[in-house]
Amino acid sequence: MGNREIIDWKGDIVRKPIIAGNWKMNKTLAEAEEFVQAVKNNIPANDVVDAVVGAPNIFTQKLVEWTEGTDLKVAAQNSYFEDEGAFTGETSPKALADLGTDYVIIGHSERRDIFGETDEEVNKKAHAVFNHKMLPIICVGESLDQREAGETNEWVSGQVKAALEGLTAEQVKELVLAYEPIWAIGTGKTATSEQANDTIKVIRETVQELYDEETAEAVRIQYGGSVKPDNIAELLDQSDIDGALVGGASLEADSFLKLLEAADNND
Ligand SMILES: O=C(CO)COP(=O)(O)O
Repeated sequence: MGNREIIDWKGDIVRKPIIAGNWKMNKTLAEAEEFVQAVKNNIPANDVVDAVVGAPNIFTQKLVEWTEGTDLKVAAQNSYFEDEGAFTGETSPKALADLGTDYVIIGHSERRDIFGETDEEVNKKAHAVFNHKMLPIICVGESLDQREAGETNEWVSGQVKAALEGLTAEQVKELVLAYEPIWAIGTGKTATSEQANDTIKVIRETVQELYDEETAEAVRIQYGGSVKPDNIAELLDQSDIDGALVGGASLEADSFLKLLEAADNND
């Protein structure tokens, strides 16, 4: 049994939930330290849930130091796809790996919309992250206009195909996909748990089409968009939702711990 699986109460092997905080561009170094000190010894063991904090990249080195020997994993919020060179202001995946970074969030809708990241770049970044033995958390999701026009499934499935291009089945089993409908991010509007689950099923079917059933059953797919301690349990109860990528509710230690607790209690 790999690191991404657990045995449930019925004795079946199931996907282990993964809860990742995405702090976005928030917190000072002192605030980041206060958070880590408050949570690092209070998180459930990583054989029941994977707990990840995605801090701004300037704090990554400190986060790795502070969390050493604990079950809290560290994610960067972005990486470039080249290892080094004349790319002013970018972050090297080689340097992130050297610091001890575990995961890299790739293709967040804010990166795509505000910074113009393309599907092709997201794919190159996914390869770069794997080349340095880290794991990507690859985000996909539709806008409100696309949802209302009935284009969600086709759009999200296209993003998944483009992001995974050239990755092996073994790599896809290890990475994490995050379905984040853009209209639910930071708006307080959560997709209903059924809506989220339906789109996540489409993502899983896309993985099956591209690879095989075993890969589709293994890959963990998170939901993101206004996840809070009071709605996470319902989301995690759904058949295909394997965790959450959380913005606002991951900023406070108490709230982050409640999200982990909900995942710990879910089976
Ligand atoms: O974008 C998100 C996580 O990556 C979701 O943000 P919120 O949880 O603040 O809606």
